[in-house]
Amino acid sequence: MLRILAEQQRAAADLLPREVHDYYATGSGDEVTLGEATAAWRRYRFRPRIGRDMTTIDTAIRLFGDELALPVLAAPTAFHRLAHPDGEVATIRGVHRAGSLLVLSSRCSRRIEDVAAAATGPWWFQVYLYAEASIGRQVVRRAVDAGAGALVLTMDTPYTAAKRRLSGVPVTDDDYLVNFVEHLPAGVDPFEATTQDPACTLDALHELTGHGIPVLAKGVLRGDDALACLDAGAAGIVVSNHGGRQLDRAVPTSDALTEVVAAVSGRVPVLVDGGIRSGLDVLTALGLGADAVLVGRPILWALAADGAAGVTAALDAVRDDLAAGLALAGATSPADLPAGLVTPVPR
Ligand SMILES: Cc1cc2nc3c(=O)[nH]c(=O)nc-3n(C[C@H](O)[C@H](O)[C@H](O)COP(=O)(O)O)c2cc1C
Ligand SMILES: CCCCCCC(=O)C(=O)O
Repeated sequence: MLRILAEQQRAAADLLPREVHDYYATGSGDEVTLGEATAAWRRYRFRPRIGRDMTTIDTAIRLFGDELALPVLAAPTAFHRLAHPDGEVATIRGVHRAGSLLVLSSRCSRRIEDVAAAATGPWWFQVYLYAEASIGRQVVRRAVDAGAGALVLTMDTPYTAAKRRLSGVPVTDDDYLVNFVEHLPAGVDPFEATTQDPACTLDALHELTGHGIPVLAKGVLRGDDALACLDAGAAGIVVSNHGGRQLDRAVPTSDALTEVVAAVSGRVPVLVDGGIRSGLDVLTALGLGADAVLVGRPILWALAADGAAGVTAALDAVRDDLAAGLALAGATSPADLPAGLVTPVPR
């Protein structure tokens, strides 16, 4: 793990109330998948290329028409006001100062319009479906109207998995309901109405494509599912096991990435998250065929440790580490990676 990320994680552990720290840190079940996440990226080695001029390295990429300073996005994570009083408004400022992109969670703790007003770059909106479907539809409409550049439907969470370290999510009712309250039909229980809808189907994915912006499917761990999502209209795939917070013993995302990249065969961008903690982890993911990666918990720790400035510092450090890795691997940019850069360590 990069030193600054480890320092921010330690600082956050000191600053945050125990139950908030545990909500962010926990995985599901026995935390087998969580425990493997970072180590899985280290099961690969590089075959660097030599003999090229590495004077100038450019980590920038283009994704759905937007230029990002690095192929690293901030993953959708819930309730940033648990980490910082400004919540997602601080996060988006920090992310955009680093030239990155925030995927704003459906479970964000600031009004979507307030986060959008603080944006100085592109952002996407992550979608959950709720027991009361009309609420989700209205929230998505607001996100699109506020300027979301893409929708990311999270498909691995028909239910939120039990987490041993957690007795409940330590969020206030106001922060939990901030984007829902105006859409609650009369007489419904707000918390029941906004629990997960377990029927997050390919039809639901297809329905989202009607907004006229790209729709990505998040939580894909199989090649056949990736192809089914493309058939339903997905414009991108996010390989993810939800940071080890849904099905415990799900495969590491580095393993799934190889299968999904082969199945998708360049038709749409493939992104990946889970346990990515350094520029070399990013380089490994790119070498395995990802177009970009997302980081989850490091953004939360950075936000807790130092607000927007902490988020920028974390992403800048990953960008610098990636630039150094690219140069030593013999690539001037993510688009210039040599074929066969990454090879599994023989077991
Ligand atoms: C505290 C927390 C909250 C999360 N909330 C969401 C969410 O609201 N929507 C979603 O699609 N994924 C959510 N995720 C999963 C992340 O988007 C991402 O898949 C995962 O954190 C990546 O792993 P990493 O934390 O090891 O980088 C959450 C993860 C954490 C740790
Ligand atoms: C009832 C609150 C559920 C929040 C779900 C957010 C999430 O995806 C997570 O992993 O946490």
